[in-house]
Amino acid sequence: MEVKKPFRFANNTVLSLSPNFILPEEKRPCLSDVSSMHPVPIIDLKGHDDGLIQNISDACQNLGLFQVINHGVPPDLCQNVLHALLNFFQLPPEERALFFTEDHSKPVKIFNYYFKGDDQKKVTNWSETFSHPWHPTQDFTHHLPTNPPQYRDVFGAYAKEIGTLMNRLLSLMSKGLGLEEGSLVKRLGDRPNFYSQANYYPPCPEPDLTMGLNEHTDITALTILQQLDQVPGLQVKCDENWVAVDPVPGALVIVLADQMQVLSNGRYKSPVHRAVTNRLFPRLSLAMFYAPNDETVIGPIEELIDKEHSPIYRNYKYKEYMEEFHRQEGSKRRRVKEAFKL
Ligand SMILES: O=C(O)CCC(=O)C(=O)O
Ligand SMILES: [Fe+2]
Repeated sequence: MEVKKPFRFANNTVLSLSPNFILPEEKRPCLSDVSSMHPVPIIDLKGHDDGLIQNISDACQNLGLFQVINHGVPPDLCQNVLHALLNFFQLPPEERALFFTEDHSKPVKIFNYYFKGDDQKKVTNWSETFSHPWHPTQDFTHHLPTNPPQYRDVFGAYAKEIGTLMNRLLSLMSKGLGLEEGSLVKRLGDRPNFYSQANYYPPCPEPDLTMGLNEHTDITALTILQQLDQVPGLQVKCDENWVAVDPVPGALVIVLADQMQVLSNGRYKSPVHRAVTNRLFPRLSLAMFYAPNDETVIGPIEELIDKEHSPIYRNYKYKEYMEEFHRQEGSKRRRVKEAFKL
């Protein structure tokens, strides 16, 4: 019988329940308190935009997170991209090590998220992350790994489809705010920064002591997330309670990110979410991010401001937002948006 070797990070550390991974008590996930009863909306994108606008706008205003079905991204492409990533994370650590870096300015990188407590000691998340650029219309695949051999083609095809879906969602979300359909794309600026983040969570012997991915809000504008069917792990905070966002076969998870909360002047929410581990199965998720470029000025959209709705955030360049994010990296509770509040 084949004995599976324990997972090794790309930086060659062995994944084990050493103090490096065990969270201080107050930061542990308390898995028995997580509810899976809360209905995270599942929105069917088939059909006319008119009925959809209300549903999407409600979901954006309430939770800021929902699942979509009949989204138009071919199911086999969704499967293939996850499969290519699983193969990538199963490459020998020496091969993945070529991508490992702690320099966050590198476009293509493997790294590990961590939590930093008051004593400044780092506790590493029980996951490895692989991030790189993508683009809906231009050829970007020369940046990508050549092993597994199908990676470039599959990712290129997936990126096109995700780009189309993002445009549709942004136009529905614009209309949901009472704006022209192109408003959000326009306000998010030229040459957006598209990048992806694949998170691989090996099984963990004590999921209650560790974290797959720290609680956070996405700092970009919009995220389309795919998770492996049948392996739960994603959770969203709703009225101070953690709620499981269990996989729905064939669905994609839409997460509103910080720039959308700011542009909509707080009407749309950028939810706090996290990923936890489980004892039995490796888990994989793939987040496709749409972010402004560094120079784009973000702030509440003028049409949404009036006597009753004064701006709650100041204008800033996205680069400033990123700098604030990196200042707070790993800290007990990231509050990047709050730093730009008026
Ligand atoms: O693994 C997950 O489901 C969450 C991933 C996530 O939140 C992210 O990559 O920003
Ligand atoms: Fe996220």
